Amino acid sequence: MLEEVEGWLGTRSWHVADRPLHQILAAKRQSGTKVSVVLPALNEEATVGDIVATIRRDLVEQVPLVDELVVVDSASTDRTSEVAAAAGAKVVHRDHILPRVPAVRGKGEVLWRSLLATSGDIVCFIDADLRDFSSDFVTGTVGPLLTDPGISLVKAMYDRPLGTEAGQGGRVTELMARPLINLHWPQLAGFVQPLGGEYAARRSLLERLPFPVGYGVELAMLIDSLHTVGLDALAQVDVGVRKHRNQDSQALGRMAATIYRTAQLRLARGQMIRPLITQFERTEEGFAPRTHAVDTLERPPMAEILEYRSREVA
Ligand SMILES: O=c1ccn([C@@H]2O[C@H](COP(=O)(O)OP(=O)(O)O[C@H]3O[C@H](CO)[C@@H](O)[C@H](O)[C@H]3O)[C@@H](O)[C@H]2O)c(=O)[nH]1
Ligand SMILES: O=C(O)[C@H](O)COP(=O)(O)O
Repeated sequence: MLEEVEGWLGTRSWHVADRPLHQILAAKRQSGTKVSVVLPALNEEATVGDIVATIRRDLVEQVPLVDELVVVDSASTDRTSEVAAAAGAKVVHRDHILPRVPAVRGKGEVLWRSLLATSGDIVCFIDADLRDFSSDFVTGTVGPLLTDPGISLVKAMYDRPLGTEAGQGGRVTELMARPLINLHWPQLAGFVQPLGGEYAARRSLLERLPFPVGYGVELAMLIDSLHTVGLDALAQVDVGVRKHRNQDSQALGRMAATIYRTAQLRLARGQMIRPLITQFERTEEGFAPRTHAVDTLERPPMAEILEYRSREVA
């Protein structure tokens, strides 16, 4: 482990109990910060209702921590929307957010769109397939953002059982994400649950990041946040145990491929989201830096362009 990571674990890795609710509520009152909670949901009628009801009861009705509770429906074919609305969430269908840009399949797509459907200064994402949900997932991740102005992104960490086996969950995390992170982004090696779907961030950071449309979104967010705000602005909080609906190994293989591809793109691209070149010009005051964007846009092969193909047919 890098020395920097050892230091980070000592100063940026907390437990939900480290910030009592009254302390984070006082910080929220003082700063006037607004908090949005977003649940991305694709066919989650079995679990979304309990999660929404728990957050509503604990953090909207009992105390004023959450200002906006939104379920973004990722084109579900079950009763996800009805169940979420009945439990007290505002429900928005992904196709109704930014209709000018047709939506594609994937979790990252709905997280990206959710930024347009919410207005909080802090946005907290919570998966909609969690079982035995506790509102500690929200208070734990939102707390440091309210109390510590230097923090920009907070991931939840937890034990992950697989069925009845303690500690065996998170198969893609252990077999794909953790090895990739340790080998290529060792500064991020202190994250216990880098792929976890429960985290909170400042809108001012989220709005500057690109979002892969699928399951690459969490790895991308960590890497791109590291290179945007630095390791010291990232943190993690222990919130206990997380149980969720486990996908089968073929589905996880597809998820792993997406995550690998997300890493590949970032390795090829280097650290900068938008690469820049700084050159120097001699002036009367000395060497003055001048920064320019580097061209990276690539047009797709012309054979993929509809107008070109129809011209060939004509
Ligand atoms: O097209 C999709 C796919 C998923 N989801 C929702 O996203 C959440 C997480 O999806 P899930 O299929 O349960 O992911 P996991 O198998 O649990 O994958 C883990 O690893 C992924 C990759 O980092 C993360 O995106 C997940 O949050 C994390 O729980 C759930 O609420 C889904 O309903 C969508 O909204 N749209
Ligand atoms: O985060 C992960 O690694 C995947 O969601 C798989 O988790 P599971 O092995 O607990 O189903």
